Amino acid sequence: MKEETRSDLSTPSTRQAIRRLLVESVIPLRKLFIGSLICMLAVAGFTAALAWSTKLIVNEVFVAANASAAIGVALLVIGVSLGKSLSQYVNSILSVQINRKVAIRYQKQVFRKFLFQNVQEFAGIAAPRHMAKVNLWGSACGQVVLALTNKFLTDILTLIALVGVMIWQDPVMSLVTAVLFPLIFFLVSNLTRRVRELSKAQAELAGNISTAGIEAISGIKTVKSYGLEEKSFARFSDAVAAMEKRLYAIARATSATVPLMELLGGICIGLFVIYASWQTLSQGKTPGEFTAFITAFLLAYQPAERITKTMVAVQRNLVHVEDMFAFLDQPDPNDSRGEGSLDDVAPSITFEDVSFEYDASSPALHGVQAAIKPGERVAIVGRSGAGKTTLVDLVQGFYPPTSGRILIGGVDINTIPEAELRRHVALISQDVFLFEGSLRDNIADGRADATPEEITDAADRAAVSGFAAQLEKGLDTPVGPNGTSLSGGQKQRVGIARALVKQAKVYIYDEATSALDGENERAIMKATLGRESDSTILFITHRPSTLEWVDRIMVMKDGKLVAFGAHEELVESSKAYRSLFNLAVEQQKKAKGRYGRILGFFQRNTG
Ligand SMILES: Nc1ncnc2c1ncn2[C@@H]1O[C@H](COP(=O)(O)OP(=O)(O)OP(=O)(O)O)[C@@H](O)[C@H]1O
Repeated sequence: MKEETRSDLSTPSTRQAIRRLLVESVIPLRKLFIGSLICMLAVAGFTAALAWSTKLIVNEVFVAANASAAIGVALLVIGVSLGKSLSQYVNSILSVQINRKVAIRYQKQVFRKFLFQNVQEFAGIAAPRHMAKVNLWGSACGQVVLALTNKFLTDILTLIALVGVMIWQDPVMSLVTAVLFPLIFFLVSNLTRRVRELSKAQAELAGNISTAGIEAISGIKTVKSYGLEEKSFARFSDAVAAMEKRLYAIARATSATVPLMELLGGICIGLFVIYASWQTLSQGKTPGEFTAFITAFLLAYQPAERITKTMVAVQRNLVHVEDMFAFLDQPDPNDSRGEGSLDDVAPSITFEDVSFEYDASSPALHGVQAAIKPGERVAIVGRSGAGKTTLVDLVQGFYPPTSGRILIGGVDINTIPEAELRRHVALISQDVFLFEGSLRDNIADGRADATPEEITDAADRAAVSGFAAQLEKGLDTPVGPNGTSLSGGQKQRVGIARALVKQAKVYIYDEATSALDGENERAIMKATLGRESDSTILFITHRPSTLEWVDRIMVMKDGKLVAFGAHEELVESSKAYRSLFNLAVEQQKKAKGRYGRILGFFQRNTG
């Protein structure tokens, strides 16, 4: 439905999209386009020459009964065919290049634009959906440019050349053709449209069959417990029967196309024969002229048919091209931010009445008011869904607050460019994402100009060097896609080293040590916190053990900051904190207890 209403070539927006696409693609690739235009002209010329050469075959060889002329004519035909084949070959190589270069150019543009979108744009959308757009939009651009500048043009030029041959041979028959040809064309294209519609519906019916089947099988327990076997089977049978009916309809329509074309073509040729025999017998025309005309007529059918097909494909792809341009033209989120800098400020963090909602139905933070001093270590605690992650996401500028302001060193973070903010704020998350490459490469991602010494130092402090030493290539060991060759704890350590290299003003540890055992956590905390004395550090944590490293604790509940103070103070004054702390200690004890029992079991059984 969407396609039909939006792919009309006559709408101004579509024409504008075509113009823009052609201008953006043709100018940078002009050499390829000129080469391909030369090939297209050659293909058209050689095809017309081939049609025309049949006149020589009939008149010079057969009518004149001149065997020696046959060699010359044969060489001419071979030469023309060779020229046509060569031009087609070169043109099709150039087409692949044009198609790919245009597609890649736009795939890169779309991917880049995605990367610079707000994090909000990605919320709730699976990554494959974005990648599907990158591929689909890019290849649609390649197809449209190729269709309009190559396929379409080749066929138009060939058609013009063949019509030229027809008019040259017999203007009257050409006039008759001018009437008959569109008629044949209309009938056949009607049939093909029907086949297309039927095929579209076929895809939907195939979907119905799978849905009926998948639903029944994946919900087999429900099917059985409610005795729905027969009902499920009936749904499946109906879907299969509808599909069968549609397949027969497609077969009828498809099978009719070729015979219909042949019948109509036959009628035309029959009419030409009568006319031509009268012309040759009484008007002095040669049989060669008649043959050249018929050959040009027959050769013209294919390019004419391809032109309609090309136009259908162009219309289908233009929908995607328009969507893509609309996306690319969206203002860059960074454009609206100011030019401020955090270079010369101390890393205090101030939350001024900060509220945030993901959408109207899901408010996540309400009026958070807090002032964190430069160099302070602050834990953010609260039950699941309390708003901890949202709060630190706002500090990183992933989302702007719905109301209120966040200031770092007195500068509203909304007034500084995203890149500037990210340069000064480092996140170490629970799910560390590593890129394919070595341990060293991943640590170096922290800061582009980090020296080898700084990388080694960060690796030492985050306890990466310890396990790297056991590996054959040390820090140069590849980590595999997303660090698959490392354990969860090792990945976290690499994540911490990467963040340390960054030398940020604000560090955010989002459950960053959750996969580490107590001993490793303690070692890393000691090493990292010792040196980053100037940095302000926020810890989101559920672990009571982390609390010993912090100065103050923010207690979040239902999106509100309900208490903020040192541990001893909060134990006294905050019920919410006491209950959270006691729960966390209980959980840790239980985990230790379980671990202790298992350890005891092994010790008893292994002696
Ligand atoms: N992308 C999102 N879209 C809509 N609502 C969201 C989104 N992310 C979080 N929320 C909602 O915002 C509220 C706060 O979530 P948040 O992730 O900040 O909590 P949290 O304290 O970090 O929880 P946890 O400890 O489980 O990670 C929750 O009600 C959550 O459902």
